[in-house]
Amino acid sequence: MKNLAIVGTGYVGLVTGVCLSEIGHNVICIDIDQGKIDKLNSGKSPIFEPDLEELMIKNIKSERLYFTTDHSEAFKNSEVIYIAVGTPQKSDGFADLTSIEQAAIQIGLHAKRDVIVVTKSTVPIGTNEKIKNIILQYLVSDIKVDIVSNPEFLREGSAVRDTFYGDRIVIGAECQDAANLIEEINKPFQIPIFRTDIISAEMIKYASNAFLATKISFINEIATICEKIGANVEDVAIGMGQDSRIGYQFLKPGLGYGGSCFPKDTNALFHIATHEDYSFALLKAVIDVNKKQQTLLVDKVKQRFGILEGKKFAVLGLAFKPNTDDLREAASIVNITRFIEEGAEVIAFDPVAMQNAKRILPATVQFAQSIEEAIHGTDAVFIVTEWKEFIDFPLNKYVELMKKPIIFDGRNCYSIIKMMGYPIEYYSIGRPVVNENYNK
Ligand SMILES: NC(=O)c1ccc[n+]([C@@H]2O[C@H](COP(=O)([O-])OP(=O)(O)OC[C@H]3O[C@@H](n4cnc5c(N)ncnc54)[C@H](O)[C@@H]3O)[C@@H](O)[C@H]2O)c1
Ligand SMILES: O=c1ccn([C@@H]2O[C@H](COP(=O)(O)OP(=O)(O)O[C@H]3O[C@H](CO)[C@@H](O)[C@H](O)[C@H]3O)[C@@H](O)[C@H]2O)c(=O)[nH]1
Repeated sequence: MKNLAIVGTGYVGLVTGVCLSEIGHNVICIDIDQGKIDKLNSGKSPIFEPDLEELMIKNIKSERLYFTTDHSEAFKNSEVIYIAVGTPQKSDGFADLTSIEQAAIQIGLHAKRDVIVVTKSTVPIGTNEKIKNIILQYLVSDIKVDIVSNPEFLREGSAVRDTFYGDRIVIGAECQDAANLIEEINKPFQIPIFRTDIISAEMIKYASNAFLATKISFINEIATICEKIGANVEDVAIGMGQDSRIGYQFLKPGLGYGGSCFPKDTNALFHIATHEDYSFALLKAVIDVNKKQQTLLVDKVKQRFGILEGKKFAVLGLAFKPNTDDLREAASIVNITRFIEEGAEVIAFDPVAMQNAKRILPATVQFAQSIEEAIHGTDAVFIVTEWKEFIDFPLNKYVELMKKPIIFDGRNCYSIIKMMGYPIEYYSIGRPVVNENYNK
């Protein structure tokens, strides 16, 4: 059992803190956001994430998990300090390292014993060295500081599961004693550990996200060609995925990738390459394809209706993916904004993300309390996130409740064969249109 501190209680900090306490460590999580810490101390998770709150309460009760805003209290007994603060995208495309630098300064000022600083945040190549230099510059106590890069691979919506059953844990370090200790801390997870140097570990994180984003943009391009030639992209993806060298995962076509990671990390890697005088042409194409893909349904609906002015649209799904309340870079934002710009009225529904959506979406968007209320009397329904609630929704309800049943499904929630049994005009991604112009 080790005494650990985690700086930042966002997705990564909180999930890491909860899971490390669950495997027996004493964990103290720090955030500068007093509201967040108050909420956490009252046993409430600030994010919607399956299994997280229950596990968090359990470990608070076992007195292995604490939350504070006080860096000095958190660092005084910690053998290891994890940095899990945000690294958002700046307007120039590079990662904003302000929070990382602040965290490093606070470690320098408040660490009181020999410490290993572990970077969980996704950071540009060379940042761990910068972190070490900042800590040493601000160091008050006479202590030894080692740095370890330990990038995080969890996904929102399955973050706890990913932490316990991940494919690998990457540990990048110069000092092998420090790497040994981080390996020991993670042993109870029983996940394969890959050890490397710091710079390679930093690159593994960006390269992994860029590769997954490439798979998504690739299948989305294939989907567009499938629509033109009359093929079904889902069958194409299955036939491709059966080749174990390709694999099934991340070949789901849709409205492109959103979220707090792929968009910013692909941009950051592109800018890292440019900074090194290398034009990463493949990644540039991945990014451009994704931008176009996110608003594909706007193109489809304009083709169907001509002008959108005066139309009433229901948007089902606001989170960037199911099982999260996160709207960062969600396709819902660009689509809804475009619909409103084109003069349409929008009524939206999401099973968990509506509170966050109300802060982000244009003020004229109306919010429904149920799928039924959202689709009632609308000219078209847009499915933007593949929540189970939408997949399980009875198709005859669209027929009953809509003005004329027309669905634009950005996540291929329904089977084409099943849809053929209903008088619904159905447009999806990379698959044949069902009942085209049926309601015209
Ligand atoms: N969200 C994910 O699914 C995910 C997965 C893997 C890696 N990552 C990476 O992990 C990092 C964190 O991502 P996130 O989504 O958890 O971030 P986030 O923005 O949701 O949360 C960051 C938290 O850090 C706090 N913070 C900022 N400066 C601080 C300081 N000096 N001291 C204490 N707290 C401070 C903020 O108040 C905030 O609560 C990013 O680099 C991200 O790219 C994210
Ligand atoms: O076949 C697919 C898979 C995903 N997506 C989209 O891609 C985005 C990202 O999805 P996902 O990867 O499941 O969620 P994230 O929580 O963003 O996780 C990614 O980003 C994290 C932050 O770096 C990493 O830790 C994870 O390994 C990586 O999967 C979402 O908009 C999905 O809709 C698709 O369109 N098709």
